Amino acid sequence: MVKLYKDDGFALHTDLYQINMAKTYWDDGIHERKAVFEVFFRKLPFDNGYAVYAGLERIVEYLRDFHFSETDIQYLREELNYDEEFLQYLSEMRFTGTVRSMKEGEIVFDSEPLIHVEAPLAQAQIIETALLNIVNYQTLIATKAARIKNVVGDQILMEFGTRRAHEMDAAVWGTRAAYIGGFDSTSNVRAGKRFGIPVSGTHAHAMVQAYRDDYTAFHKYAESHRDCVFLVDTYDTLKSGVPAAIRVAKELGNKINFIGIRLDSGDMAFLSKAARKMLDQAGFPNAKIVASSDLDEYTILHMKSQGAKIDMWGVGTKLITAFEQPALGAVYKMVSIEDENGVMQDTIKISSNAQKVTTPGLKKVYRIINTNTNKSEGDYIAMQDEDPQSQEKLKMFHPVHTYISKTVTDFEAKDLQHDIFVNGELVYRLPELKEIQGYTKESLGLLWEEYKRSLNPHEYPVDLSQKCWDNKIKNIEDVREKIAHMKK
Ligand SMILES: Nc1ncnc2c1ncn2[C@@H]1O[C@H](COP(=O)(O)OP(=O)(O)OP(=O)(O)O)[C@@H](O)[C@H]1O
Ligand SMILES: O=P(O)(O)OC[C@H]1O[C@H](OP(=O)(O)OP(=O)(O)O)[C@H](O)[C@@H]1O
Ligand SMILES: O=C(O)c1cccnc1
Repeated sequence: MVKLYKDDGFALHTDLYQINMAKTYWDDGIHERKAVFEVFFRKLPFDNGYAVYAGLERIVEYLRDFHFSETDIQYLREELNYDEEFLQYLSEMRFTGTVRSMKEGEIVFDSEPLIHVEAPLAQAQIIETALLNIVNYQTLIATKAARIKNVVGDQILMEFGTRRAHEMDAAVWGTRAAYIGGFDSTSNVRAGKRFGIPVSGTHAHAMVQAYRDDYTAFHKYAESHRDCVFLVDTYDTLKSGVPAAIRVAKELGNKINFIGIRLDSGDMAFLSKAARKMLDQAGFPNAKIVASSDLDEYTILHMKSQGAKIDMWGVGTKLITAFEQPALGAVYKMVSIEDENGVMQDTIKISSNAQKVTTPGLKKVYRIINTNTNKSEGDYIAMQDEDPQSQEKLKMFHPVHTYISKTVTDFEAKDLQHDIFVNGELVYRLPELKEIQGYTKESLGLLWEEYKRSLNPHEYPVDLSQKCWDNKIKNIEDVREKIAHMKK
């Protein structure tokens, strides 16, 4: 029989192999050696030109509260047979490392470090799984949301995905990510309470079915609510739904705030145009038309191109499940490790695929903003001891196809990473969610339109400094040499 424990903490929200590696480090006495890992992804999701980074707030909560509970230790002892000394070490483990991260809502790109973790080796290893779990999902949803926002412009976007999300956590953290990406509200009341996201909603077909006809249902709803959006497609949108909505709006007059109607099926471009005419003719030119049902950036764009008269969009399934791309694919790679003499040594992971070779060493990421245009020239990854701002001319070149290069002169080098934890202490003020959403908008403003279009966007440059590139090549050569001299 499965034993039930009284609590369920997050320290065990890791892959077993992390704890097993920690055990090896502990037995060997190298568990406290300083290790540096970076979180990054190799390919932008949805073939988009950028991604929106989300997940930092949950990472902060996770690291701040990190500890193995009594029952976690009990489970590790009874079910996985770790020895008492190691368990004692785990039970005292708290996060004591240093974390730098991009701000939530930052516009980010492939192959650049989003998070930099510097921590005792065993700790840095155990936290990998949760960090990736959080960043991969939230960044994916924030990016999908930004793609949809890009298509709707200033129109209102409502998040409707909870019922189809991949379980409860995904619903609430997903809707938070959607808000960061540009959504205006959520239908999830818990997310409203938890994060302060504005909540909004209409009513379902069930209510119309319960009253058996549109008019009665809308009238009853209007008697008990001031703000009214009537769902008009339960039986027949143009013959029954819209006329019933108009009749109730006229009858109730100022007693209600007739916001408008919602369409949820059929040819919504056609229906919205017809409904618009009916509402205008009835004296409700300000009534809004909401659309929902399997929407995403493609259907919305298509409907707009047909001249659909839709003012507000309710988007669920395809947003919250990141419909056409199930995962972001962010990874956590070691870039440096302390040796037996206390000296940091760069490490590299080699691959036959040039894009998959990691970039070793302690690095920083800068956004190179042209001060004449106030647009970004690209991102620039430099070694920690470099200061690109001090250079008069900055040479930027493609990290794989190095012949593609440019020289930038009037620029601001904006350091994209911020101190979050320093030696285990939280030093970062978590911004309000609204502020994060605003930051996304502001960061998008730095990008030329060419990088923002949803279809075939231009590739944004993410370049390495010369020093960073030389260091990478040296590390590759060192590994090759070591292998060449290996004993057979
Ligand atoms: N004018 C339009 N142009 C492009 N796509 C549209 C248009 N109108 C509706 N759609 C989309 O087409 C799909 C239609 O879905 P589907 O045929 O499954 O049924 P439905 O009309 O929603 O009806 P029901 O919900 O009753 O099954 C939805 O994804 C919807 O967003
Ligand atoms: O299609 P999505 O983008 O996920 O948007 C949410 C959908 O959820 C509701 O339908 P559902 O069939 O669950 O219930 P309802 O029609 O009874 O409201 C709503 O009417 C939308 O169609
Ligand atoms: O409020 C709505 O209209 C709504 C909420 C969740 C899912 N579908 C629609």
